[in-house]
Amino acid sequence: MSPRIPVTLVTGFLGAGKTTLLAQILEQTRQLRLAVLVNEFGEVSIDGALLREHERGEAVEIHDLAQGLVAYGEDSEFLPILREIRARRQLIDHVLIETSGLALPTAAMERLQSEELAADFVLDAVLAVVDTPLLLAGQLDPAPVASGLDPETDASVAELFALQLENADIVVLNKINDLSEDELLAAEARVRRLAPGVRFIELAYGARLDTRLTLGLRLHEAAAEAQGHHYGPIQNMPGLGLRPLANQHLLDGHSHSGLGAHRHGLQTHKHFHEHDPGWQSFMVRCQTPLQQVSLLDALRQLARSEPILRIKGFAAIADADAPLLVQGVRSRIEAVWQPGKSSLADTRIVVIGYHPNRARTLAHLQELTGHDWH
Ligand SMILES: Nc1nc2c(ncn2[C@@H]2O[C@H](COP(=O)(O)OP(=O)(O)OP(=O)(O)O)[C@@H](O)[C@H]2O)c(=O)[nH]1
Repeated sequence: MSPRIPVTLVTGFLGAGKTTLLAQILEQTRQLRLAVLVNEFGEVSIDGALLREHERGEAVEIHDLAQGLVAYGEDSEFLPILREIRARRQLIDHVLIETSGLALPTAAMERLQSEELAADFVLDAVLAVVDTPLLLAGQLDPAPVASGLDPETDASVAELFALQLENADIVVLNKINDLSEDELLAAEARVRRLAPGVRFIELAYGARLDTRLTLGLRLHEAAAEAQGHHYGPIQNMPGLGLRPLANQHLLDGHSHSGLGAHRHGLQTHKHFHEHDPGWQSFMVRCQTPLQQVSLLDALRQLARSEPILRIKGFAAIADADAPLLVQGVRSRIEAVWQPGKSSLADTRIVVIGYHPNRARTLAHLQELTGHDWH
């Protein structure tokens, strides 16, 4: 019998850096043939388009799953894609699944353990990517510190964040380039407090992880096959010396347990945005070329005046010969040119928020950019 295909689930709140991390993994992991399933909340696939740039002949294939419902009841795409991968199992070494920022990994975990898939796929690890500066600012906490958002939004963010951490084997502290050692220690302590069951905490500078700490960990295989097995100390983890944790003492690999193998309480969750329908996304479009500065200013102001937590899309900028990728996490808006791609006829931006108001958003963009939006 062929060995089961390992599957890594990458979860994390909106904008934590999941796609960037996956893109780095695709660049670094030249020796493995990878299938990537990307799932995002919103009408247009931005993440899939970005990852597709890293497709490598037959070595990396990207599958877009629509509408943020990976492996949930309504998702009719997950099983067919995995069946198709199974049919080509000699050609694929590892599957990576990016869940939407509003999803929990539990539905995919459960499907992988179903009778239909368990003989061919094995969960390798569940990673939760964290926006560490936001964590340190207390804005992902159950009692958030002055986030500028309304308390209902903060509570929903905190609930989802806690559930994502709870289901993670590995928490990846991302966006840490500008953080001090003390801040990293504080972030680790905060994760430990919020999610004592997490097995490993890893540091990602600029969304880069040592792939030996990421892929092929077989954490769930061990759990399934060695009932009650105690995991070895973290010092046994491959390649650990290459990127030491800020405080290995705190994170000795089985400090979470004494409970033996870690087991997730698998159950079919409603998708989070159904459970909490306040989360909504819509697309806004503008058919005339825009000025970069006024667009970015307008988006920054928009993210301050509306309960919008994520903005992403491609903009058509006047006199530019390439599209501008626009990315916003809360009010931090960034833009990167996409050289090599043909310029666009229109601007399409996906907005995700907690009870965001479409009419107000359009009016705001219209007023600040001087162009019609619809
Ligand atoms: N400074 C900094 N920015 C980062 C880092 N990782 C990601 N980003 C930025 O954060 C923004 C969101 O990154 P994504 O990788 O799209 O985040 P995501 O988790 O896939 O987002 P969703 O799929 O919308 O939930 C982008 O503007 C990235 O460039 C990092 O390590 N440092």
